[in-house]
Amino acid sequence: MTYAIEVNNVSKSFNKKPVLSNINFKIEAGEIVALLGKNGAGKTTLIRLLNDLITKDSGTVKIFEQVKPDRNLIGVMSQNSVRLDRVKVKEAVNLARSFYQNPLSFEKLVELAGIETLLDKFTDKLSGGQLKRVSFAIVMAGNPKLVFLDEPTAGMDVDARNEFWQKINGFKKLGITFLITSHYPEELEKVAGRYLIINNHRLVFDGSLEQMKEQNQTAQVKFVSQLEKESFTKLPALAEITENNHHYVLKVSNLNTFLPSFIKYIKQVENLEISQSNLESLMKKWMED
Ligand SMILES: Nc1ncnc2c1ncn2[C@@H]1O[C@H](COP(=O)(O)OP(=O)(O)OP(=O)(O)O)[C@@H](O)[C@H]1O
Repeated sequence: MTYAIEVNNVSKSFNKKPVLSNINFKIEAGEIVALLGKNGAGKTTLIRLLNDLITKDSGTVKIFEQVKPDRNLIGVMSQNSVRLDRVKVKEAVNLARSFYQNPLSFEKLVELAGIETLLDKFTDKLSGGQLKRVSFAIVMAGNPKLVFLDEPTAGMDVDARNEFWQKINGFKKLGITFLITSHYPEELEKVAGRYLIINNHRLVFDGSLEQMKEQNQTAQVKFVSQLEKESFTKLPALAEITENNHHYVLKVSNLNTFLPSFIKYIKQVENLEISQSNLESLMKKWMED
């Protein structure tokens, strides 16, 4: 098994305030992993630690089995994209390629990042979303095997974001490993096979979306019934019940536990609607204080 990233008991504090405490995880080569947490949770700090850009207080990190990461294997797209004065996009991309022995071809990078129409623009004249796409081309220039994307779609409009995630999906078959942070968890569903969530300086979740749902099966059950409210209040896994003129809304903490007991009322229930929590609301639960 080749691991792109191995993190063992890593901790980091700033001014005696813990930002990351005893973080442990391994990411296999080729995985696309989402790193989530609210503002200030420590996502960027973790990415900087993994890139050896800041020192950790304790623990060990290995990137492709090396304690000192080989920069040729890594691409990093940070939150702050750099604008170069009076440099055209095509020049910036070629400049980035010139740093590497085996860069991706210019044409491939242009296609990957979707920057065909931007090549003759000056980088200091690009919009925020356009600059993100150019930054992506620059990050991929050296044909990296491990790519860190810190909020890559910030500033992009909806179409550009969708297109961007489609492109990332295209990398799955190339075996490139991605660790991606984003404040749009519903978009990450399209690409990420695994989610890491940091909250209160700890890794509170590490698993797939299915596992997240299993551990956190919140759902809303709506229906109309002539039965009294008391018929439903003792149902297992019921978190909340509201009733208005026989219209019921039940919040349920675990649908698998709830349904077998609820089913006995099914003949006295009309207009039944069951909706499971979406990714965003599931995440919120993991990010509560
Ligand atoms: N160099 C530093 N010196 C002092 N404190 C720092 C430093 N870098 C980060 N911090 C603090 O560490 C915490 C985590 O910051 P970090 O940037 O890693 O969070 P984040 O999860 O990336 O947030 P966001 O989603 O807002 O980008 C914050 O409280 C931040 O103020």
